[in-house]
Formats: sequence, C-alpha cells, structure tokens
Amino acid sequence: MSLLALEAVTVLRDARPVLREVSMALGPGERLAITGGNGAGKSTLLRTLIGLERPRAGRVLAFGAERRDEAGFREVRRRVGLLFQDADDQLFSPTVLEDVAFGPLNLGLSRGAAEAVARQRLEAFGIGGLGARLTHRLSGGEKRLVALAAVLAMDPEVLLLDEPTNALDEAHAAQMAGLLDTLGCAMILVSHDASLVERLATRKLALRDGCLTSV
Ligand SMILES: Nc1ncnc2c1ncn2[C@@H]1O[C@H](COP(=O)(O)OP(=O)(O)OP(=O)(O)O)[C@@H](O)[C@H]1O
Repeated sequence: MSLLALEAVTVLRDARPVLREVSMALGPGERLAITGGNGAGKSTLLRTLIGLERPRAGRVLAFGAERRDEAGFREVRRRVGLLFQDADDQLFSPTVLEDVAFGPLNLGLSRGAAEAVARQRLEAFGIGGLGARLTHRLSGGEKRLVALAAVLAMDPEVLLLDEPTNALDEAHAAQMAGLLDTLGCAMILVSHDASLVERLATRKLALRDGCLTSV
C-alpha cells in the first residue's frame, strides 16, 4: 500500500492547469525524486499532497484514505513533514531552540520535553551550538539545517523536500545530503541538484507541461 498518492489530479492556477491529471504513488522506504524546470509545478505537487493546494479534479490519498477536507489534511500534515524551499517560510520563532521545539510542543509535549527533543535534534545535526541564537540572524545555510531539524523534530513518517540544497555552499550541501541519507523514512525529493538526486533517489520522475513521466 502506498503512503501518499495522487490519482489523476489537476490543479489550476488562475484558471491555467499547473498539474494535468497527474498520478503518482510513494511506497514505504522509497526516495522518489521529482525533477523539472522552473515553474513546472513541483512545489505545487508537494503542497497538493498535504492539502495546501486543492485539486480541481482527481483524488489525493494518504495513509490508506482519500483526503478531501481540512480535518483529513490536518492529520496528513501531522504525519508528513515538508521542508519549504525558503527557510524563512518555515522559521518564525525568536530563537533556534524555540523554532525546533515548536512542532513537538504543538503535538502536545510539555515545554521541557519539547525543548529536550529540540536540543537532541540540533546536537544530532552537529549544530547544538546554535540553540540560543536568534533565528533571523543565522546564515542561509544554517537556517536550512535548522529548518530540517525542526521538521524532523516532529518525527514525520514521510518527508517532502523542496530544493533542500538550494543556495547552500558545497560544505553545507554535503552536510545536508549526509543528514538526509541517514534517514529511514520515505521521502519525495524535489531538486535541481543532480548529485543529490543521484545519491538519494531510488526512483525518478520528471514533471513537464504539467505531466509526470518516468525518467
Ligand atoms: N501563489 C501563486 N499564485 C499564482 N501562481 C502561482 C503561485 N505559486 C506558484 N504559481 C505558479 O504556478 C506554477 C508552478 O509553480 P511551482 O512553484 O509549483 O513550480 P516549481 O516547479 O516548484 O518551480 P521552481 O523550480 O522554480 O521552484 C508557476 O507558473 C508559478 O508561477
């Protein structure tokens, strides 16, 4: 059984189809890469899977059930972590520790327990020293690593990664790739970074003119 799937999904933007009857499925343990040019609809596809975009036609399935309404997608968003293309869309707390603790706190952990999870995640990423820093003063690369730590602090069953190495220098990109490679969860990787795709992907699809094809 697939974890996430789209069945003949069409998504419109200003009456223009961005996704045209797209079908795909992500199985347990799979690392699916989706490539395609700028504006091809890759981010839209990720957002559709967790209900941030609603299809004009077709079905979105997650964890064995069709998802249609906000209640259904709220459960999906609890179980699926999305690393946004822009870390500034993800991080909004004053300090790094608060940002990473936000998810676990939201899942019902006490502040102490949530901060312990956050510290653990930051340590595991080798960025424990950033905990007390002001989030908005971090470098772009540090922000992306913190954003990934924040997503993983919620123990997602599936990870959706939107250009995880975008704007990272070689050292940060290598660190990000190494961290992602250690994860056992299923993931969908949207990336223009060919070496990252080669390293991580177990299957590749390309999005062109709103249609998804095997590579
Ligand atoms: N909020 C929005 N309002 C209107 N159009 C949008 C919006 N967000 C995206 N689009 C349009 O939808 C299309 C698909 O955008 P999307 O961000 O999904 O593409 P992408 O493949 O992720 O691109 P990139 O590789 O450049 O990040 C583009 O034409 C884009 O301009």
